[in-house]
Amino acid sequence: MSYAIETPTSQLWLSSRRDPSDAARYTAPGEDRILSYTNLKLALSLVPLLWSRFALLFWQGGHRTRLLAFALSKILKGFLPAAKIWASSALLDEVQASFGASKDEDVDQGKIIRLAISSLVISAGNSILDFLSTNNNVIVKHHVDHQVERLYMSSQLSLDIPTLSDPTVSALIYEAGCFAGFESRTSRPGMGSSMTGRMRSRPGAFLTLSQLLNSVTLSVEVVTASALLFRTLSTALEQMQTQTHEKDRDAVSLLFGISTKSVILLVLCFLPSVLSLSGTLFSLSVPLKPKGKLAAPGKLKNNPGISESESHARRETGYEVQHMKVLGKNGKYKQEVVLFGLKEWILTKWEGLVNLQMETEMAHRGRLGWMLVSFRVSEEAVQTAFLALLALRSFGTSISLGSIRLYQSTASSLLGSLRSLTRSLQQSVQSLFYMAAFFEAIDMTAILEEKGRRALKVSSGNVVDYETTRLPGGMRIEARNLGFTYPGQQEPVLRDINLVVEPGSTVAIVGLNGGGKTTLVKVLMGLYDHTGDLLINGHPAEAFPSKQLHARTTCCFQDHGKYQLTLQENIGIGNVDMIDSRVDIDRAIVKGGAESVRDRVGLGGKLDDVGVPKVLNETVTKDVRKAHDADTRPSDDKPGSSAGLRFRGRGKGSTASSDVGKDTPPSSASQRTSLSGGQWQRVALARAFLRADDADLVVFDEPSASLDPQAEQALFKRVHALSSGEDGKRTTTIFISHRIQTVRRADKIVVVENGTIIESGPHDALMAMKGRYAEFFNLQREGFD
Ligand SMILES: Nc1ncnc2c1ncn2[C@@H]1O[C@H](COP(=O)(O)OP(=O)(O)OP(=O)(O)O)[C@@H](O)[C@H]1O
Repeated sequence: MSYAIETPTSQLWLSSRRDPSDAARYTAPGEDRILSYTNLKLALSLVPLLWSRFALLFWQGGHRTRLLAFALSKILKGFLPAAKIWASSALLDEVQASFGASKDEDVDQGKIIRLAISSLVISAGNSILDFLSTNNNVIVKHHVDHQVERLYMSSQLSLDIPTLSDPTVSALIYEAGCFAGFESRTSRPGMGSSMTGRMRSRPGAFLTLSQLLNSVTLSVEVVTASALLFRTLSTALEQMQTQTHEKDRDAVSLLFGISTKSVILLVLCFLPSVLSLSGTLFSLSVPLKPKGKLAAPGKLKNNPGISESESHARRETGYEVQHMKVLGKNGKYKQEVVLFGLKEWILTKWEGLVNLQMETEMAHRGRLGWMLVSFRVSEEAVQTAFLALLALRSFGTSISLGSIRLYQSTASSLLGSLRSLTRSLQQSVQSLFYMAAFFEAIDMTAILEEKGRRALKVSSGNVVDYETTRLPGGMRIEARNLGFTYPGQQEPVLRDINLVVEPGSTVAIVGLNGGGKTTLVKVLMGLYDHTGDLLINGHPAEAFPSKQLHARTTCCFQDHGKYQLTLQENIGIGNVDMIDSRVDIDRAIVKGGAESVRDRVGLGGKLDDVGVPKVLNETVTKDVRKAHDADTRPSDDKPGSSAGLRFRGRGKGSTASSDVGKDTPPSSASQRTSLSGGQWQRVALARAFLRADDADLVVFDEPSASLDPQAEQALFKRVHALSSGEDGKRTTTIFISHRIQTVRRADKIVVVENGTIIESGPHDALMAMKGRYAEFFNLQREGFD
């Protein structure tokens, strides 16, 4: 089941991602849309759907007076450029008039003072508005961004695995992240400071408001500059009409009242600004065209946009470059880098990838880059030619240089504002799409929850309260013709799964690598969507609120989390209600066999998942580093190092041996301790055991893969105790193991191969069948003989 794009907002958002040249394809998430008529229409359709929610977001963010001050200061700034030009030109006129005046009385002193005061007021107003805008910006930004980030994180945390695996949802979540400032958007060449390069930035909600306000400010600028231009042009025309000589009169002069040369002069004044605006419009409206060997053969002609797959390939290259850098600096890989002599290989591969990135970038600059350069060069050429022609007196006009300059700067101010407005509109349009993705993401219902609702609607049933169905021996699970396909994959990973797990029984799952064991247990735990039927205590799994099912399930995952938190937190997150209960955590530690880890690290000791000591505090002095190095002797050299710790930091108040058995962390807050694979596994087991008391289903995925034989034996004793009721309560237990010796005691052994169950039953029955299980068992036994 994939996520249904049903709401008008999500449909408009999806349409905006369509490739301009191939509607069946979508551009990569975070990639800027072009400024086209279609996209403008889509953005305008979004405005009535989003504006009230957007406004509410800021209104509820608090600091309303500051918000109003910020918005007003931005909008009022739109009036200033024209006002400035007007005041300075009027003052200039008075200066010119004063030069021509023969007597002091002819100079209008009052007007000059008024104009000078106006100029001053405008400048002061500009500074005050700047102050209001920057002063309020920080507080409003902090509150709004904080609120948006919280909403975004909360929506991500409440979505389930199938929802997040859906490609459309992941694109939506990515673009919602651009709005929330979590993800970066890729600007088109020609935007921002880089004329041809692609830029990445993290917009954030506040920036969206700024962009929208900028569009309003620039619109005000355009209107006021147009009015001023009209006034300046009328004055220039009047001057030219009176100055046109008889000999210059022609058809044009009959029409406009001025000579052809004067018209050319006016056009040339205007042309550089027009060229500059055209360059911007061109860069925003032309789809990027991949060139050269990076574009797929045969695709170039029909496919001018960047396809999702091309963007994906580019991102992949980016990840690989990053990974090569990590290989170079991360101690986790150091031993293999040293032992296998990977230095040259890493450097060569990194260089190759960086070159590929460069080639890709160059290919995408292509035609667009050259066109933008042509626009710039033409702009400069026209400007220079115009001045040269003026110097050569080619226009035969006696209009003053000041008037020409005034006309030119008004025209340039208008077109400059238009150019900025176009850019700002493009960014606002883009932000509207991100905003649509954001509001859609925070309204999203997880696929499994939605599926449950639909199932209940179809069967007219009610939600089943899991607590009312609880059985004394634990959870009963039944799968009927169960199937599962990973999102985006064609082939199912699980098919025709028929299985009954009785309450309080122990089921072991065995099989070859990649057979589907892990996927099967995750589906049985209700983490993935599936086809066929899954019954829990006799009711369809969808009928239960998934939170209730999860609350009665615990699992030690094969790819368990290694959280960069304290040991107590690493275990406590298994049941956050108990995170502060040392008694419960200590009990879980004993069950998970993690006593040695606690004794060495302390409950408050911070853990790290890298294999070498790491000092997080970058300001730490060299001496402190030396102290760490001295303390990083191989663990075997140290007394009582059976836990295999590779590093113990020496923190304030702790010595090499004094903290053994105590809760105090051995290191300061800036130091973390790395654990071995087996130690991490014990921590993960303790985490799973912490919620086992409340659980009706306990799942272990290869729980002893990193354990020594003693620990493995002790663990399986505890695993079987769960279903035998030795701890006073029986629990259904499912575990995956490759060690056949550990599964023979299970009530039922299930052999999974190629995504389906090929054999199932107790050990003796399977041995008697002489099938796959018997083959595994005999193979492993031979290994011991
Ligand atoms: N997130 C995923 N997306 C797509 N395919 C996946 C994903 N996870 C696993 N697979 C594929 O599903 C198949 C079954 O994987 P699974 O991890 O369930 O096998 P397994 O039997 O547990 O293997 P192992 O014994 O190695 O742990 C494999 O072919 C794997 O490539």
